[in-house]
Formats: sequence, C-alpha cells, structure tokens
Amino acid sequence: MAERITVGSIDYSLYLVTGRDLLPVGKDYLETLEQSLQGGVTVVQIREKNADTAEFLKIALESQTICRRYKVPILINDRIDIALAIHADGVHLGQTDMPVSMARSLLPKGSIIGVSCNTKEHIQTAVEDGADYVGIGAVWGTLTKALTSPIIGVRGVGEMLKSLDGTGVRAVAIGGIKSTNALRTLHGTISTTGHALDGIAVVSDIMNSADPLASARSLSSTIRAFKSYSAQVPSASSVLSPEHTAESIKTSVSSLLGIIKSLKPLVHQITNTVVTNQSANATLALGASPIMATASAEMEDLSRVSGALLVNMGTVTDKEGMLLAGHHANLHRKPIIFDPVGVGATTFRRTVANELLNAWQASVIKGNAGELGALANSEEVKARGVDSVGKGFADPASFVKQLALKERCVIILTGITDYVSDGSTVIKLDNGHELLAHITGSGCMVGTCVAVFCAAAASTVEVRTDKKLVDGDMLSGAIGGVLAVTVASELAAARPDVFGPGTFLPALIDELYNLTPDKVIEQAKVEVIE
Ligand SMILES: Cc1ncc(COP(=O)(O)OP(=O)(O)O)c(N)n1
Ligand SMILES: Cc1nc(C(=O)O)sc1CCOP(=O)(O)O
Repeated sequence: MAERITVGSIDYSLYLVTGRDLLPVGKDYLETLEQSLQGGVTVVQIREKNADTAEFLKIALESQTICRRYKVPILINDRIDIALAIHADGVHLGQTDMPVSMARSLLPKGSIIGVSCNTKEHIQTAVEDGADYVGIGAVWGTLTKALTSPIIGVRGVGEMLKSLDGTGVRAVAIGGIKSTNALRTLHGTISTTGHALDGIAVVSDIMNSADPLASARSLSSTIRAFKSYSAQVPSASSVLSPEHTAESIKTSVSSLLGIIKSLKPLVHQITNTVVTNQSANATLALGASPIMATASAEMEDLSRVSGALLVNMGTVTDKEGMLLAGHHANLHRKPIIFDPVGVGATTFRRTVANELLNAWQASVIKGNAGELGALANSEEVKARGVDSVGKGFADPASFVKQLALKERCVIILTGITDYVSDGSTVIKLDNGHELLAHITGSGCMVGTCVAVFCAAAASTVEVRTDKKLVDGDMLSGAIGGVLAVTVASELAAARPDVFGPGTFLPALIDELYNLTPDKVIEQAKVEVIE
C-alpha cells in the first residue's frame, strides 16, 4: 500500500474539490485531475453527490492512483466508509455529516479531518472537536452548489480566521474562487490579527476549464506569490515600504505630483451629482484627466484604460455600476479610492458600503470621523447626515491604524487635522483652511485628488508582482491627495482676490493648477507619529 500523508505535512495551498458534472463536453475526468495536479493542486477532495457507492469507490480509487503519483493527499467528501475502503488520507465533513469525534474514532490514526464552517460558532466547535482544518464558505457567490447559508464575503472570512488564532487548525476558503478573484480573496481575508488563509478551495475554476493545467497553474502562482509576501509581513498592507520620515513622505508626494503632470493619468470617477463638475475640474487642474462615467456597460473597458477608480457614495443611484466598476478595477489591479459619503446617515448607505467593501478591495478609504466611525461600527463617534457628531476620536491615530488593518487598505481620517495610516505607519497632516468648510464638496475634492495621486503611484510600478493586489505606494498617494487640497487651500485663502467662499472656490482650483513639488515640500506640515 502507498504511504499515507501525515497531517502536519499537508500543503493546503490549492485545494481541488472535484465535480465531474462540470467537465466541459468531451473532457475526461481523470485527465483533468492529472492536469490539475501538474498545474499545482496540492490537495484533492473527491466530492460525488450523485454517485452510488460502487461508482464512488471506483472514482475514488482511480483518483487516488493518480494523486499518489504526485504525492498529493486525497480526502473523501462526507463518506467515511469510502475513505476507510480506499485508505484515503482523510475526510471532509459538512455540518450535517458525522461528528468529528465519531469520524476520528472510525478512521486510522493520523487521518485528516476537515469541517465546513460558515459561522464563528462552527469554527469554535470544529476547534473543540479536534478538526485538522476548516473549509470556510461560501466566500463569494457560486453556481456550483445551492447555498443554504449567506455568502460570507472576504471580510467575514477574516473575522472567522481570528477565531483560529493560536489553535493550529488550518483554513481554506471555498465558494466562487477563481483566478480572477484569488488574489483579492487571499489579501482581503487576512484578519486584523494577521491570520491568513492556508489555501483556497475551488471546483469550477478547474473542473469546468478547457485547460485545467493552465487554470491550476494560474491559481497556484497567485497563491505562491501571496504566501511569499505574507511570510514577510503578517498584517498590514504596505509595510514593505521603508521607514517613513516627514521628509521622505514630502519627497514621494512631490515626485508623484511631477508624475501626474507628465503622465496625465485617466481617473475614472463615480461621484455624486453635487460635485461632479467641481471634481472633474480639480482633476484637470492637477494635470490628470477625468472621466465621470456611471453606466455599467462601460465599466470593464474603463478599468483597462484608467489609472484609478474613485467610488464616491454621495448619491447612490447606481449600486450595480459601483459593484461592477470595483470588480473590474480589482481585476486589472487598479487602485480603488472609496469615499463613503454620509455612510452613517441611513441603514441603506451602511448596507451599500458593506456590500461594496465585501465585493471589492479598496486601496484607500477616506472619510470624516462620522463616516469612518459608522464604517467601523464605532460607539465613540456617531454620524449625522454627512457630518460627525461630537468631538471626534479620543485617539484618532490608533483608530485609523486599526481600521486600516481591518479593511486592509490605507485609511484617511479627515478633519481639522488629517490622519492617514496603512496599518503600520500613522501620519498626521496639519494643513488646510477653514474656508474649505464653507464650500460644498471639498471633502469629495480630497477623494478625487487622492485618486489622481494613487493613479500616479500605481503607474510608477515597473514590475508587477502578485504579492499585493495593487502595487505602488498607496500611502504616499493618499497623503498626496490630502496635501494637494489642503496646501492649495492655504495658498488660495491667502490671495488678495479671495474675500469669502465665492471667490475661494475658483482660487482653490487655480492653486491646484499652480501647485508645484517645491510648494508642497515648503508648505506641507507632515508628522510621522507612529
Ligand atoms: C474544503 C471544503 N469546504 C466546504 C465544503 C462543503 O462541504 P459540505 O458542507 O459537506 O457540503 P457538500 O460538499 O457536501 O455539498 C467542501 N466540500 N469542501
Ligand atoms: C462544495 C462547496 N461548498 C461550499 C460551501 O460554501 O461550503 S461552496 C462549494 C462549491 C464551490 O464551487 P466553486 O469553486 O465552483 O464556486
């Protein structure tokens, strides 16, 4: 008999769950299995929902012969008897299948037992029962199986992973994972405690593929690159960047301003009806090119050509367009800047914001204390309309840092003093003028300028890796966008032809237009506080 694989040695990276009914016409199951192994599948689960016992046995044995050639463990879905009969390496059990302890008592010592989980309580029970790994799903929507519980979303998986801290129980996510969202799945699910998935489980992306070897290879290379990244940095998003100083930040921002002027990146903006014209003018003034498009039909094409996407929730008229735009931006690895305007004002807005953040990964989220408080479910700061109530956060630096870790992106907390964090560093910015509060849409203008700077930051990346969803210095992009507006506001307010809000707004656009790297370096008040 061939050697069984021991629990500790399992590599869960690319976990194939079989599904013969999904094979394209003319494709042979065993050939597909072998090609998937050649492409990098590291664990196989035989899932036969319609086969009788004799057929299940035959398929399991034939699959095992191939898996053993590649030294890849084979697990059996639900059926302990089949696992025993073929001396499989283990089983995968659902919530309504045999309890782990009973399965453990029947199976040989060292068998691998995995359990499906879709709540934190399931995870806790699986840990207590001595499961070796959990399959958390469904992370996305899937057509492969009729789901009986709600889709968890990447942020939900992250919350569940926290419950595995310190347990040694391994975890894969399942449900709707494809090569197109694998990187987003891996990055987006990391918990605030830095707990990452051990692997991803797929059915259709491999079983339904015309080229299973290529499909498995693509998933496998994404996972490998991700693992090499997360091994270096367990938690935050851009911790790979060098030590920041006020001077180094000002230099990065200034160089991004130069890049904007020379490259003139196209910035796709889905924004609200109040500020569309003003935000487009701010984009042009900085030297970039705006496209204010909202139709779902153009989202895919736009994601190819634009340098960044701004999603401003000021007027939520087309949620589908926002979902689609973000999906394609993630796919094409373009930064998404999310401005959850008024998210605390209504339940509808909170629901939409959560839906968007579950569907795609933002590179930067910008909001005032009320908005970010609502997003973080904070008890400390509440929102009223688009404004905050009360004094703000007692410790804004730690708030932005924690939210950055939770959302896995750069967070900008706007106010009289602005705070920016990538989950590792926290930067305090002290520029701005009170006239900004007397014109409409100055906050939205910050979102726009952040998108422009992030487009420049992403455009400087020469070699793209799979280590991050969006390569490029998003922290500097975020800071650059804030400083552009706040420094320009000070310059505008100081002009002799500015007498109040009416003359301030055109002067602000002028000063954005006239902003130079030197002015940023001279005027920016940047403090690295952590
Ligand atoms: C890795 C992995 N995770 C979850 C499942 C789902 O298993 P289960 O809940 O038993 O549902 P069915 O697969 O029986 O439909 C899985 N199979 N693998
Ligand atoms: C078998 C299975 N279990 C799920 C769960 O949520 O527990 S989702 C799922 C099907 C996953 O198929 P695909 O990769 O084609 O989306």
